[in-house]
Amino acid sequence: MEFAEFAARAAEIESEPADLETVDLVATLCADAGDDLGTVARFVQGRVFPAHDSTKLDIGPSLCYEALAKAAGPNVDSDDIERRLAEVGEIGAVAESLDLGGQQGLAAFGGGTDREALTVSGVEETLQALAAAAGDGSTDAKRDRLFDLFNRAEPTEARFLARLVLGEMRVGVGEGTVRDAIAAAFEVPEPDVERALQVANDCGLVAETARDDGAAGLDDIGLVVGRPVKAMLAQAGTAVEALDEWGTAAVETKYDGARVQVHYDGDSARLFSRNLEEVTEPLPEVVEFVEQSLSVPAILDGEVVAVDDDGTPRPFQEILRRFRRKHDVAAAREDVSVELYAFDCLHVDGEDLLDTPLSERHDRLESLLADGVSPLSYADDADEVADIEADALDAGHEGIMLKNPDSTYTPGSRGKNWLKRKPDVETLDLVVTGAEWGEGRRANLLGTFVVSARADDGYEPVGKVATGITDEELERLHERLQPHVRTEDGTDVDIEPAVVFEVGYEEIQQSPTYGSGYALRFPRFVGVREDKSPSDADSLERIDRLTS
Ligand SMILES: Nc1ncnc2c1ncn2[C@@H]1O[C@H](COP(=O)(O)OP(=O)(O)OP(=O)(O)O)[C@@H](O)[C@H]1O
Repeated sequence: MEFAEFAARAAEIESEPADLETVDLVATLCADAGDDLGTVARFVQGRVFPAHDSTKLDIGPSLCYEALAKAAGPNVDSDDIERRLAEVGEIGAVAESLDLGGQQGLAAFGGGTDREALTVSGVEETLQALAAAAGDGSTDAKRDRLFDLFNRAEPTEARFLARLVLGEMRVGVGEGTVRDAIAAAFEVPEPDVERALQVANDCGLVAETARDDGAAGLDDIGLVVGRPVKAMLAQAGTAVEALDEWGTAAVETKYDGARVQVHYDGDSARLFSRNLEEVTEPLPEVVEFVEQSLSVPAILDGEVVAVDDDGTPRPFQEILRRFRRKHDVAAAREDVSVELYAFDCLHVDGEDLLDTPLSERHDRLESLLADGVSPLSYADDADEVADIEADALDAGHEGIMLKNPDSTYTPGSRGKNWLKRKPDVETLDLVVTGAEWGEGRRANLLGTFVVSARADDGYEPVGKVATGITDEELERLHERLQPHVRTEDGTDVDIEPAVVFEVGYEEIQQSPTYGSGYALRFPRFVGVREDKSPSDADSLERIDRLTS
């Protein structure tokens, strides 16, 4: 498929306000995509890589602006792009408005004056090559490749190319739309598509399988060791709710660490974070433990916790520091020890266990691992639950998890089968979408951070965080956020959604000031949730629930 065709369809999808019609348009796009079906199913959601693949393009806004400016000719520079962005508010519209291709004769592709049309597969190949560029000179190589693409792009193509590379597709197509569209386009049942998406974690593969092999093919899609799935998540809940609903609750310690999915292929282990990023290298002791303990291929789910020499849990931020550590891992390992508490088992030696009840999955886990399994107790009255909770808190853990013993493992869903009970005051995980420059001795650093909740289409601010941050932390935050700065206007800075803060607060108030309708009272910085991406941040819906 030519990229121009994809862009025209994307424009049509974007301008369609009704959900059902959007599904129809995406279904038709899938049906017409031919050999490019997998790529198109990802691109229309703004994905270049499958969801299980954490490869990043690593193109920040400024690199994209530079490439655009270069393709727009000598009279345009990055500052012009930023200025236009401040005016129109969206990079796609800016790219579309530029007169690109002015340096056609200098382009690496074609070389002549005829414009060589972009294709979906060509764009994908270029973006893959761009993501693979590493080491010295890789920034220049990325800029050049991006310039080549923009230089060959017609206005509508440029609009969606810019959005795609910056991860801001925003045509109103989420995972649910793609699921429904695949089902409609290839006449397969929606639940089968849904299950296949959970297991494969790649809408491109699922779309191709639905088209080529129908529902039977979808059912054959299984877990693959080395291909992470999304983590099953929990809702806040109480013992009474759990017991009323299930009669007996499986009760487990809630560890204050970071989620990790263990993939062991029978020889070596790989570890993935909750964001599905590979964290094998930063956690060698977990890898060693798994490789020594397991004897058959398996996929396990668990929490990695930082501990003292006597096994007492250490603060959550310490485990995140280990997750981020790329260099001197051995030194970091000396400073902070980590331990794995495995609590679930998704696959053992060729057998998928997603549809097996939790109680059986836990038995399988215990038969696989002699140590390192999180103990699971069964309780049928609230006093028993309270005793288990008191023990967990005494041991320095965060609280307890209540799980439905009969429940299946549903990747990526935050259902009612896992309830978390934490006695502490709730915090919110919010996305940084803006900042203000500091004052006085902090004048060279970003000082106040605008934090936003996830909304249906984008992010809505709920407050500004300036307290709870030490000087040292502020410097780190500045460095962390600087590459994501989109535009500046006086002291106000617009930041692309990339970093998630955990934010404490005293109260949530109704607010006419913010588009979200809410404002946090006395918001305070608790930490950066390096293990979360913006799509995992708390939603406005959650805030609605907290305030109702
Ligand atoms: N025994 C356990 N079983 C399942 N999850 C556990 C357990 N102990 C700790 N956890 C952690 O608790 C998280 C479940 O809470 P939730 O799904 O709401 O994630 P969260 O938003 O990170 O919550 P929180 O910020 O409260 O940790 C899991 O993602 C996991 O990392």
